[in-house]
Amino acid sequence: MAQNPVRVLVTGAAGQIGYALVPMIARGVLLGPNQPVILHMLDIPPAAESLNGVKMELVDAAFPLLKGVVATTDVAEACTGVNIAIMVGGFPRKEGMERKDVMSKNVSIYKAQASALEKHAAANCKVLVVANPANTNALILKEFAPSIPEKNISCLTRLDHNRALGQISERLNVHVSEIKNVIIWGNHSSTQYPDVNHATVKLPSGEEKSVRELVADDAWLNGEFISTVQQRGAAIIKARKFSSALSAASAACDHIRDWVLGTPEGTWVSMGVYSDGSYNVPAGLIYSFPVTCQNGEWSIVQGLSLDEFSRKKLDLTAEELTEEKALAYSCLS
Ligand SMILES: NC(=O)C1=CN([C@@H]2O[C@H](COP(=O)(O)OP(=O)(O)OC[C@H]3O[C@@H](n4cnc5c(N)ncnc54)[C@H](O)[C@@H]3O)[C@@H](O)[C@H]2O)C=CC1
Ligand SMILES: O=C([O-])CC(=O)C(=O)O
Repeated sequence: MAQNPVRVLVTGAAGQIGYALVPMIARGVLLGPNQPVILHMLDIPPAAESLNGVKMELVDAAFPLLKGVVATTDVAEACTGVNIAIMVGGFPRKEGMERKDVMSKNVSIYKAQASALEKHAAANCKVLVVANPANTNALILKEFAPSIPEKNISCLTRLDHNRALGQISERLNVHVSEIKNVIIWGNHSSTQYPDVNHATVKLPSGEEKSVRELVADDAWLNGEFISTVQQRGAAIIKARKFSSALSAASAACDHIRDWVLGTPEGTWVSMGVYSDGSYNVPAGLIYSFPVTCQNGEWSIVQGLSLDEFSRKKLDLTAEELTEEKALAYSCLS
């Protein structure tokens, strides 16, 4: 039986990530090869012509799963009836800027778009915030869309998670698909904590071994590995002069696909979600945790041990998020 199309909003669709993301969605990378989609693309008036160009290309690509395209600069029209909202629109970090520098520009955007989603999106719409500062933009969106359940609002740290897999894969010369259960804790910023203490590799024999044991170099795992993942976004901006559009788009698809369709048995992923106080992370922050997903709902993986080194890292990134939250509120007043 033909499935009803799912309406997917992409804000900032004329930008770098948008341009990489919309063809992935239209090809079925987001929701699988049998799920038709209608794309809603929003950008601001100065980008209207470019947005229309993206729409023309989507038409020209003749994607079998793409059942319609709404390309608009009207936020209410963009949000109407959407089942999934991927919030990429905003002011991006440029070379030499810290994510905090882009805060004031983005909180006002997220406040306004929260209200539009609340009024016009489909019930139970799932929201993924990609635009930086991603955790705090998601928090602002949550606070200004009180009727959207907090379980439905998340931010992207899957790119950092995938970057951690990539670094371990290169170091051990094993394919990324054989590595699982790395964790990104905290903020999508340079204080995030990429943690491999529970990560494993499946060896050709079928045996699973711990990443720490196989790497056998704690100095690297506690030093260069962490800073490489933390700084990878800045390194790509330096190299490309633009942000990591391809890998961010791919990670956004991974995030939504696993959220909607479920994580594989025995595997967790990292998502920025509303803290309930798990692992003594202050409640009321959007913080990246290890999660499993089933039936369209995420749950924080409980009971993982944390050594003293990890505890400090979790607290440090929570402190930054607490400061960002205060800064965001000061920008609003
Ligand atoms: N969470 C993550 O892992 C990552 C997040 N990012 C962030 O994603 C965001 C987008 O990055 P890029 O696509 O490279 O930037 P970009 O500048 O190429 O695109 C941003 C787009 O948003 C549009 N825009 C601005 N204000 C808007 C508004 N109020 N409503 C709708 N659209 C609006 C702009 O016109 C532009 O087309 C940035 O904030 C960037 O820092 C980038 C990489 C990874
Ligand atoms: O670093 C940036 O501003 C872009 C970004 O979020 C990333 O690539 O992780």
